[in-house]
Amino acid sequence: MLRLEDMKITQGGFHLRADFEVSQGARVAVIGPSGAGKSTLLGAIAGFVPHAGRITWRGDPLAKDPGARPVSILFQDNNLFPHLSAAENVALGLKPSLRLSAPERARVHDALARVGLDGMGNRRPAELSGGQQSRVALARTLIRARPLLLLDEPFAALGPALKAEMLALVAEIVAETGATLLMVSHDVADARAICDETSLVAGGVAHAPQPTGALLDDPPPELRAYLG
Ligand SMILES: Nc1ncnc2c1ncn2[C@@H]1O[C@H](COP(=O)(O)OP(=O)(O)OP(=O)(O)O)[C@@H](O)[C@H]1O
Repeated sequence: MLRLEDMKITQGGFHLRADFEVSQGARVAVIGPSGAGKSTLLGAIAGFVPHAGRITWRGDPLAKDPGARPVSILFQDNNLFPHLSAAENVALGLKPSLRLSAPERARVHDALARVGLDGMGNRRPAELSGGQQSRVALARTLIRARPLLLLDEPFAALGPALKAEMLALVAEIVAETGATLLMVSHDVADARAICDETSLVAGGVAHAPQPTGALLDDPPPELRAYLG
């Protein structure tokens, strides 16, 4: 279980509070107005954003070092390196030096195959479509095999069909690995598609996750205002 205990974040004049739990294996959408603090919340869990209070995973406080946290995070722009091949971009998730052993190379191969990019490991990002680039970035988070997967609007730039495909792939992968998912999205259809629970971030508070259907069918005033 992931617990945010009396967490408080201050960035200049911006404040965000959170005090809730996420069950292991849950799939939680994080929705709310622009600037409400969704990315900041994920950043705090990943270790990039300082905060007061505690974040624990399975009862233990998270390490200070982001790299030592049980977390993989994927952002919208994918952060692929243009001069590296798809396989090398994935390998960065394992070893920044890219000096891989044979078993590690096999893991890169498997991760690429898992996202449907078998045989494309030698291509550079510019030789891949937008959807394929998203798959490379997803493979890089997969290879880290961390139990908490944080996605920050990763597929926002994709067309509807490709996005649906990627969401389905994420749902399959978290089901296979048992990972706990927190996914920021501006599209509530994404929440309905793959997240059983949804956390609303608004008015300086990241609220405890609620069942997605019930929350979206009968939204509280802050969510109603956001949904328009
Ligand atoms: N380094 C920083 N210093 C000061 N304020 C910051 C910093 N980073 C972000 N902020 C502010 O923190 C608030 C939350 O930003 P955040 O990016 O988390 O919002 P968001 O809900 O993810 O927005 P969006 O949906 O537009 O991506 C914003 O008001 C932003 O201006």
